[in-house]
Amino acid sequence: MFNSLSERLGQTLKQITGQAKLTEDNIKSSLREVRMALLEADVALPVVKAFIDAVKTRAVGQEVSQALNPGQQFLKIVQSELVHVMGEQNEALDLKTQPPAVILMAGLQGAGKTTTTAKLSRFLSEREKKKVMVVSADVYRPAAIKQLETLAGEVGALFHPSDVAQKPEAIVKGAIDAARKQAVDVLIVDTAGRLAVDEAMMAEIQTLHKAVNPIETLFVVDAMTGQDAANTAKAFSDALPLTGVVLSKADGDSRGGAALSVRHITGKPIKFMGMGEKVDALEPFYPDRIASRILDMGDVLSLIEEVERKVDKQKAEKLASKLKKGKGFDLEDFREQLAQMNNMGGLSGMMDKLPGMGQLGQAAAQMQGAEKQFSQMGAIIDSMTPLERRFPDKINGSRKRRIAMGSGTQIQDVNRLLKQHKQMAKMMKKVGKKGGMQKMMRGMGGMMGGPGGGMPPGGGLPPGMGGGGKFPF
Ligand SMILES: Nc1nc2c(ncn2[C@@H]2O[C@H](COP(=O)(O)OP(=O)(O)OP(=O)(O)O)[C@@H](O)[C@H]2O)c(=O)[nH]1
Repeated sequence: MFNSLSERLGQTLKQITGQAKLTEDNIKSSLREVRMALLEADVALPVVKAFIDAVKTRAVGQEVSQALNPGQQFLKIVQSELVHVMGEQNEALDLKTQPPAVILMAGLQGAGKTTTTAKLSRFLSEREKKKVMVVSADVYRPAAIKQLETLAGEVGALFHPSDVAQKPEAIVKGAIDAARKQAVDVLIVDTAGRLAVDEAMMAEIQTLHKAVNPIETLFVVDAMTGQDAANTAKAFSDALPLTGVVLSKADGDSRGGAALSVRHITGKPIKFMGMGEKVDALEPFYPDRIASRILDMGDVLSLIEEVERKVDKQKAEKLASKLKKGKGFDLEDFREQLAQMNNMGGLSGMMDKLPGMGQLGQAAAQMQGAEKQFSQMGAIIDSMTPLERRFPDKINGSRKRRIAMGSGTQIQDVNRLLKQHKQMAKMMKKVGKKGGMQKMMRGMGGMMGGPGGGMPPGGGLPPGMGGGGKFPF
């Protein structure tokens, strides 16, 4: 995400190094680069103008502080303006009303409304322990209703069936009654995709909005459409009192134009962003963390939150204590590590949040290769017997051939896996004995640089993890 913008800014900041003071003159070319970077990222023009003016006003005449070099100082101003343009803070959903709190989802066809409805149900039930019901007011596409029903089953939300012969407001009123009876906390209403220029469709959602009076009206918009996302959101917010925006498909957006334009153009906060097709791929939108990602300062806070949420602590502790006792790291443990990593969006999902990763370029492609290899390793381990996983040394040549056949790989892949496991087991033995797992976790805490993720550029991280190498100035 946001690769081109972060790379571009990284380059420009080198040029201010060595200056004693930031002046209109010496920041000129850097500002030009920032402007180009924003335009290339498809940020809307009025946003670019306001952004550049604000950075210039703040930067000119500033004495360069002792603690920062001029490049870092400029970067700090750019970062804080990025945070500002995206709305300063995360705005959470406001669900304080007599239950059920109704959330109305609006958006263009294919924007990701139905998927986001399911993701949001999961988010609210898992993280906020809410009882959630979903209903579809899309009377034009029975397939859309079916899709919602399937997804509701997947995320464990109650599903209220829709009768396509009814008007959307009648369907939703029926759902509100049912929700009340079943003591549901939140009812999420998925609607048909529509264009703001389609007057009949817009009138329909306005009527629906009036009839059900939702506490939240969220506009789901595809991040990959760049500044168009902000313009469509604006057209909708002129017609409908939106309370927030969900930026879907942000995982596929390498530019960040939508994230940077929506707030300024619509005045509405981005509350969430979709980071993948799966139902758990929804993240609250934190302007400061996104700004750090854009500037390639990493988003270690999100990563740590994700680790805490997704890593099975019991299993991790069990492994740590097993290693501490000097017991071996077998292939079952190896398999478990692969599964946990997969659970966190794989290597690239995790790396994306680490500082300096935007500059990796080619390495990112290699990472994808590594991910493929990991899934191959999983298949190989799955083809072994439990005994073989515990005592891989005992696997003989003919078994290796069978394992390769069973996992659709070659015998050299099996050999490579066994060799890699052996090296890892050796390393784990050392780490485990010294209580190194705990040390590693503490080290991660140190990387965060305190709440709010105020990590200085290059600070805190060991070389090789992006530390010091992010902005070479
Ligand atoms: N990569 C990625 N794909 C997503 C995300 N959100 C939705 N999608 C995909 O986008 C496509 C459209 O999503 P839907 O949820 O069906 O969109 P919709 O707005 O309900 O569409 P209509 O019902 O036609 O109006 C699906 O293939 C989704 O899997 C996301 O955050 N990331």
